[in-house]
Amino acid sequence: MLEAIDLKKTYGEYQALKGLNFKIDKGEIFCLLGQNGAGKTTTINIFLGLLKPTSGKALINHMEVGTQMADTNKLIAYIPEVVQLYGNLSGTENLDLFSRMAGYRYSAKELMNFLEKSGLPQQAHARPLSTYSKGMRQKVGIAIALSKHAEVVFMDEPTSGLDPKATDEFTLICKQLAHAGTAIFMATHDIFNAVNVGSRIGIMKEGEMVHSTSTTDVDAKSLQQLYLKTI
Ligand SMILES: Nc1ncnc2c1ncn2[C@@H]1O[C@H](COP(=O)(O)OP(=O)(O)OP(=O)(O)O)[C@@H](O)[C@H]1O
Repeated sequence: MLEAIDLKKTYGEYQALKGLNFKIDKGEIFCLLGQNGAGKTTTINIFLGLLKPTSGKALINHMEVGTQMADTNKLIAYIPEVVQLYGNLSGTENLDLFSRMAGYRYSAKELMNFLEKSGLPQQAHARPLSTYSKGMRQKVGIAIALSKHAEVVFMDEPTSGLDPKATDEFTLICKQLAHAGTAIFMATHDIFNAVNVGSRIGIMKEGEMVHSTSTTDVDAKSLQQLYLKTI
């Protein structure tokens, strides 16, 4: 579904990615840990087609990002740390706009269903996005991913700043998405949540994947120890 093959990225003299290799299957939630500057966002930006790798390949469904971007972009959705949509438009209007941009046209009832599935309270659907909390914005991001039928969802620190209840709700939605077959790539600093939500954990250091483990083989305390020893 998602594959990095010897991915390298250099910014000027600085080598941010030094030959990254990983594979993420359908239905997996891969949580990527790593210090500030390890190269997590660079990796995501390459898969989103926002950055060109210096060498190597980023593949989505065996298609190379960059050369087949029109096709790969149809398969992906992105949820950043703060979902930035149109503040003057409501949740429903944002969802309508972004799903149309992805080539879908939905009825008001269908839009409402996506927002409900994402867990956004119904009384918020018609309110301007500028009045939404961070957790509510994340839910609109999820609704957009659902409406696009995204097969891969990239998330960059999606739970940072969310309260425990909102984190829990977000985790549940991620698990539901994965259960339906979506592959999730989540860059995070939250070791506890990574173990809770992830099916696999990667630890990145200075542009390389130095550990990859299944969450069935590790608990939060031992992952924290491994992380601190690694970085
Ligand atoms: N446009 C750029 N020009 C030069 N260096 C850059 C650029 N973008 C990123 N870098 C450098 O590349 C390295 C990797 O950055 P990246 O943002 O991918 O790290 P990260 O793991 O996402 O960090 P964080 O956890 O802080 O978000 C860092 O040293 C960063 O300073």
